[in-house]
Formats: sequence, structure tokens, C-alpha cells
Amino acid sequence: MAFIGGGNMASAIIGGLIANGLPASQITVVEPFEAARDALKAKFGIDALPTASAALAGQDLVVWAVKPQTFKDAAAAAAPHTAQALHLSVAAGITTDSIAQWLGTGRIVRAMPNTPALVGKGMTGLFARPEVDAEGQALIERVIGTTGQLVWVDGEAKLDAVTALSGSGPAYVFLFLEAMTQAGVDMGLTAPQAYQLAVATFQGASELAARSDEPASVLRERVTSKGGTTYAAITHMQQAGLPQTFIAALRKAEARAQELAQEFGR
Ligand SMILES: NC(=O)C1=CN([C@@H]2O[C@H](COP(=O)(O)OP(=O)(O)OC[C@H]3O[C@@H](n4cnc5c(N)ncnc54)[C@H](OP(=O)(O)O)[C@@H]3O)[C@@H](O)[C@H]2O)C=CC1
Ligand SMILES: O=C(O)[C@@H]1CCC=N1
Repeated sequence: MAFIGGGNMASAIIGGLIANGLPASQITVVEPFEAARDALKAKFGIDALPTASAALAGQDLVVWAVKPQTFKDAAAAAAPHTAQALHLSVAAGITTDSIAQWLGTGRIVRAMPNTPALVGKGMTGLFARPEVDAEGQALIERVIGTTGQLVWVDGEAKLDAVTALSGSGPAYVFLFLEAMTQAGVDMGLTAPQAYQLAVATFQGASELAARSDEPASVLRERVTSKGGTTYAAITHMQQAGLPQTFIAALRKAEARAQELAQEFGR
């Protein structure tokens, strides 16, 4: 298989594949940025190519891990060498109609992964065009399955929702971690203590939610003793409009995904 673009997201998927036994020798990467090529060599022993070439011919699967802004140019360079392959794109916003036009094939799956894929805890939304058969979908599941969980969506527009929720989502969690750590420091904890408390709280609460049959609202109520500390904090958050702000923020991310399709699509 080949990767076009060898940055953050490509490294996350390559890391999962290698950890699950795929030899690095079976992975070809095209990456114009020298420092990124050096990182691939150091991390995985992969000698990435600086430009697309005939070395891409005969690949079963080509993973597109370039930024939306550079997809069209990267496709123009690689398309002549990849006509036979199944294609997997992780680019935010870029529609499979655009990709099909650039590559001259409709055998495309669009994915929206997230960076916890780096530690095997990724969450990926997938959409397959009708041209992709069951065998192709199974291959994609084997590849993405090495990075964590996956879910297929039945309409391509839903991938913009996946992008807003789980694709960008780790950044929201990190923002909360930053704020909780700051609050801990303000209250007299050391920064490492506050950070450990915040990270462990997210880990524990997420695990509890994942294992519970009850909705998050019930789990929240169980923490919220009447007239207690949690009540004081949650009431402040609700009065400050935090839930509505959060929902509106995700809609901004969804809208930006739609804009990317307009700006950088065909
Ligand atoms: N980061 C994230 O959390 C997520 C990202 N994505 C998507 O993944 C894609 C990649 O993002 P990310 O990995 O963060 O970005 P990176 O910038 O880390 O990686 C993209 C790499 O592609 C290289 N590149 C640029 N042009 C070409 C080309 N013509 N041929 C081959 N490679 C090229 C870039 O080099 P150079 O720097 O020189 O331009 C860069 O190293 C994006 O489309 C993004 O929407 C999806 C889900 C989550
Ligand atoms: O911010 C972005 O555009 C990409 C897509 C999802 C996460 N990072």
C-alpha cells in the first residue's frame, strides 16, 4: 500500500499497521517535506519518496493523507501511477466526487480519523462510494481497525458531522485539559499534579461511559450531589451557556468542512 502525504495522520495509521504486523517494506510513502521523510525513516524505517513516481504502480491501496489545500495537485502527480488501486482519503471536507474526477476512478472510501489513532484509540468515520465492493470495504476495515474503532456512515455529508465531532474532538478535550489544569494551579496544586488529575478524570469518565448502559446525563447526575460542589460548577457552566456554546462550536466545524469542499474541491 502507498501513502500520499507522510505527516501526522499518515504516521498515526502507519504506526497502527506496523504495530499489527505489516512489514514496513510493504509501505510506500510520497512526502515532499524532508523533515517529515526523516521522521518516517527514524520512526518506521521507511524511505519515503519525495515525489510520486512509477514506484506507486501496482499498489492495492493508496491512502491520501495530504491537506485539503494540496490534494488536487498531489492527485495530478500520482493519478497516472495509481489507476488500479482502491483509494482511501482522510482529507477533511474533500468530497469523493472531486477525488473521483481528479483520479479517474470511483473506487474511493472517505475516512475521518482522529489523532488518538497514534495510541490505538482512534475513532474513524467511513463512507464508501457504491463502486467499492465488499472486499474493498473489508480491506479498509482491516487497515483502519489497527488504529482503533470505526463506524460506517450511509451518506457522505455525515462525514462533516463526524469531522466536527470526533475528527476535531481531541482538540476540544485538550482545551478542557488546559483549562482544568490552569484551575488546579490557581487553587494551589502543582502543574504536574493538576494535569495528572485532569487527564485521569477524562480517562476514567470516558471508560465509565463506554462501559455503562446509562446515558451521560444519568452518569452526570450521579456525580452531582444536591447542593454540593458539582452542582455549583455545573450551574455556573449552564448559566454561562457552555452547552449551547459547545454545540454551536461543533456546527462551526461542520460548516468549515463544507467550506473546505467548496474552496479546494473541483
Ligand atoms: N490532524 C488531524 O487530527 C486530522 C487530520 N485529518 C486530515 O488528514 C490530512 C492530513 O493532515 P495532517 O496529517 O494533520 O497534515 P500534515 O501537514 O501533518 O501532513 C500532510 C503532509 O503531506 C505533505 N504533502 C504536501 N503536498 C504533498 C504532495 N503533493 N504529495 C505528497 N505529500 C504532500 C505535506 O508536506 P508539506 O508540509 O511540505 O506541505 C505534509 O507533510 C488533512 O487532509 C486533514 O484534513 C483528518 C482527521 C484528523
Ligand atoms: O482541523 C482540521 O481541519 C483537521 C480535520 C479534523 C482534525 N483536524
